Amino acid sequence: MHIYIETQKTSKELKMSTVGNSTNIFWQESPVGKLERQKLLHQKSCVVWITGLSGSGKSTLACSLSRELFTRGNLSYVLDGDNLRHGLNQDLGFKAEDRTENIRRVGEVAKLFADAGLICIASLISPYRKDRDSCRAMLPDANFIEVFMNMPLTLCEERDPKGLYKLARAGKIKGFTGIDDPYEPPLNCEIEIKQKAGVCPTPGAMVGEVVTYLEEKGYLQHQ
Ligand SMILES: Nc1ncnc2c1ncn2[C@@H]1O[C@H](COP(=O)(O)OS(=O)(=O)O)[C@@H](OP(=O)(O)O)[C@H]1O
Ligand SMILES: Nc1ncnc2c1ncn2[C@@H]1O[C@H](COP(=O)(O)OP(=O)(O)O)[C@@H](O)[C@H]1O
Repeated sequence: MHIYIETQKTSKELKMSTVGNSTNIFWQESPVGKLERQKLLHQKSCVVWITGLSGSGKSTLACSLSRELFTRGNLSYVLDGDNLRHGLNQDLGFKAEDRTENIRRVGEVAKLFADAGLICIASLISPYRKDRDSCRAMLPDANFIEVFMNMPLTLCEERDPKGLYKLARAGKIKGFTGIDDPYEPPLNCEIEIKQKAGVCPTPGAMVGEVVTYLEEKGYLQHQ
């Protein structure tokens, strides 16, 4: 049996940093590395970032994808914008700076999940391009896979499963994405899910597009 004993570093070896308002902080290395965790899980970790209007099918794709990966023996975890606003992000609203902070926090959490060796599926409107790009920049080695749910506003509004578009149109919700708040579509996303001949792909077909991409890029291969 091997027992890991961390060697104490001298104060000269430790690097002190200041990050934002955090002064005099030090980075603590973990004894188990990301590569080892990926090996244990037999997969290559990444962040699958699903962006799109409310009602475009983000949660449907995220949940079906997570189930399909589980069936295949791959471990994923879904970070859903709505759900995270019940806890971690409950102090944030929907004004521009709050949405930016929401995305920044979820980007950081997604990075931790990827570091843990998981396929992290983030499902948020994430309406601002620069915020999504900042999350991409947090991930090393191009392990950020942006999936754009390119569904027309008319379809999302027709679906309106939560009745939010109706409330927004009636002026009862202010700053609703797509109605009186902006959505900036990606310019260079890895995967675009869109209608073909005016028909939305089935949930199974949407999952198929993402799984094919993950397979081709070697994320699902047993390492
Ligand atoms: N003003 C406004 N605009 C858009 N969406 C609103 C708003 N108010 C509440 N909701 C509900 O919040 C869900 C979106 O949360 P997100 O964290 O994904 O939003 S964002 O990325 O910070 O823009 C969104 O969930 P989805 O429908 O799953 O997208 C809505 O249920
Ligand atoms: N591919 C699809 N085909 C048909 N209906 C869909 C599809 N994807 C999502 N839906 C339906 O559209 C509605 C909105 O989907 P949802 O996943 O909740 O969107 P979002 O998370 O982007 O708000 C739901 O009622 C869902 O069942």
